[in-house]
Amino acid sequence: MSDVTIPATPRPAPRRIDGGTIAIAALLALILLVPLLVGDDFVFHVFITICLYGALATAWNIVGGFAGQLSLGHAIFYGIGAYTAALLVPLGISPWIGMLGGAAVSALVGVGIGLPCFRLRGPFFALATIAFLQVIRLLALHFTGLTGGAVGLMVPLQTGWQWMIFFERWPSLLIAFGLLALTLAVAGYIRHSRFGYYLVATREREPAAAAAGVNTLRIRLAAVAVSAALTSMVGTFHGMYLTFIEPEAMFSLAFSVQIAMFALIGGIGTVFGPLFGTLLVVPLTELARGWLGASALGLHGFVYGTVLVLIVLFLPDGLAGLFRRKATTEASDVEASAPAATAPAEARPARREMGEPILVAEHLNKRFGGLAVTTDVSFSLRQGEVLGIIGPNGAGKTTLFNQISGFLAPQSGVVRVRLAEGGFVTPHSPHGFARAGVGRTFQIVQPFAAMTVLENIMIGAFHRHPGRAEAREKALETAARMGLWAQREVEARSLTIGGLKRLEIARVMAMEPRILLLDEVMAGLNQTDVQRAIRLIEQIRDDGVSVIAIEHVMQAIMALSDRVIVLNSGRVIAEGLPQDVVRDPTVIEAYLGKDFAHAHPA
Ligand SMILES: Nc1ncnc2c1ncn2[C@@H]1O[C@H](COP(=O)(O)OP(=O)(O)OP(=O)(O)O)[C@@H](O)[C@H]1O
Repeated sequence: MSDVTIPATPRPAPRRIDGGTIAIAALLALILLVPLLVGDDFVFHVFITICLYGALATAWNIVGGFAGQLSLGHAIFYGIGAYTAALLVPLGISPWIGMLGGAAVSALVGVGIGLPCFRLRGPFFALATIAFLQVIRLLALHFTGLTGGAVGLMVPLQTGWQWMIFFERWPSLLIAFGLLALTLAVAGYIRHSRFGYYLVATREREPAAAAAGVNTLRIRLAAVAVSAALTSMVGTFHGMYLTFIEPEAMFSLAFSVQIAMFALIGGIGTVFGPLFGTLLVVPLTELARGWLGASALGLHGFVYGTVLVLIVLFLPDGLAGLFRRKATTEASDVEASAPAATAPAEARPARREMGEPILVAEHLNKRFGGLAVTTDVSFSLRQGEVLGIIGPNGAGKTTLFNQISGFLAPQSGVVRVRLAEGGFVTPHSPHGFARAGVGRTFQIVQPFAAMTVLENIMIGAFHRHPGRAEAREKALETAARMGLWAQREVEARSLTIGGLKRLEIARVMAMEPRILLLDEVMAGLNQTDVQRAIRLIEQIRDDGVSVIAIEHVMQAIMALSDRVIVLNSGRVIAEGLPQDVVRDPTVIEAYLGKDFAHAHPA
């Protein structure tokens, strides 16, 4: 870690409209204008389909891309939107109202399905969403009185804006385009807000996101609610556009897969990728159908498959990857030339006096099956103190950390944290501990690999600075303090191990914690980096943060710790000043065995 260098205050460049924004605006204008200018029914149909599928894929991408949850059941919400409006129209209720009602029902259903499913990972999540889709399709087929069953429902043919059905094509294009613009606006807003950053962080490294104060389940549920509502709105309009709906088509697995494929082809996780995918595949399919007629039944599957294989082979980030690669080479919106001027070494404030206990662990017991990993562990950390935790491999140090940061619940015992405003709380989750002022690092570094160094630090900064601009400012300041200024715009995955360790600390420090838990931050560092890390932690301590550090590097423990506790086989076997603890025969025996301890009495 470099000596603290404070760069000149970063100056955000004045906001200017970049080439990408102009290109997107031009693309959207073309989508609207081409059919209006050509005036051909088939062209209208293709562009209305592009708008609808583009909107569906964009809405799917909020869950599938930003949150990284591969939903293959999104047709549920599309079908709910279509049926809600179609059932209300005969009662004289406009589909515009049905659209809102369907969106609300879909959001609720999405949350209901998400609650159990978000506990599942990878293919199990995808399979569960398929299972829910099949159940809902079967229910729709079964309740014939409501849905018309396999026979389907004809939407009463009342035309005009109020009923969303038109003789001409252009009003349908306007509505479809409006839905596309709405979903793009919502997706864009989400992606660039704290919510979007949290979703991506949760997708990349759920434990690290939780440690940064993110309630990972809640933000995923929020994502599915928004995505389901938007999908449902498109479903309402599509139902009206088709004027006929039936369960097999509305709750179709193939349709769900198709929506996901557009996003995958275009580039999941980006705002405009799903639209790019739709723009490539829909015209191809429609043209092939137009040319080959009835002989092309099922051809769309072949087209999607071929395009997907080519994209996976040649553009693993999807079509949007082409633009992103170009964009990353362009100037960032912070002046890259901001010099890293070395600040004069500031006189550090004298060590604070150690105050009242700020974190108290009482009688913590944790077993994994038959293995007692922590047994009756009690200790307290005082305000301004650096407490070292040492012990041989497998002693239970990380398990103890997990209990005092909410990642593991002890079988018995309690952890209490004193709040800034006084009074103790007993948090029960990682984000609960984060809210109480506890920040932690991980033994195995947990960078959000697809994000830049600055964005990684912003995830921590959002904890106390919900606005993007303020979080960015805090992150820039933290990057400078932690010696990561030069690397702030590079992707986290390209950092060295020393850089990753610094990033781990920077992300936590951006949360402005009062208690910092460091899990072997010196492991794997060379001697120079260890020295730098020691200076950095001293500085953090002098800023008033209380620290608990698990460490095997004794040089660091001796230099930093005010007090050390030693764990062995899950029990505290010694506690005291570092120089006393390392001479303690019980400690020497725990590390080096009985024979050594007896041969070299302290
Ligand atoms: N989730 C788990 N399930 C079962 N056993 C576990 C689990 N996590 C840890 N253990 C076991 O608990 C014991 C303590 O592990 P822990 O990681 O807490 O030790 P540690 O002191 O941090 O070790 P190290 O210094 O090597 O990191 C080990 O025997 C480990 O194998």
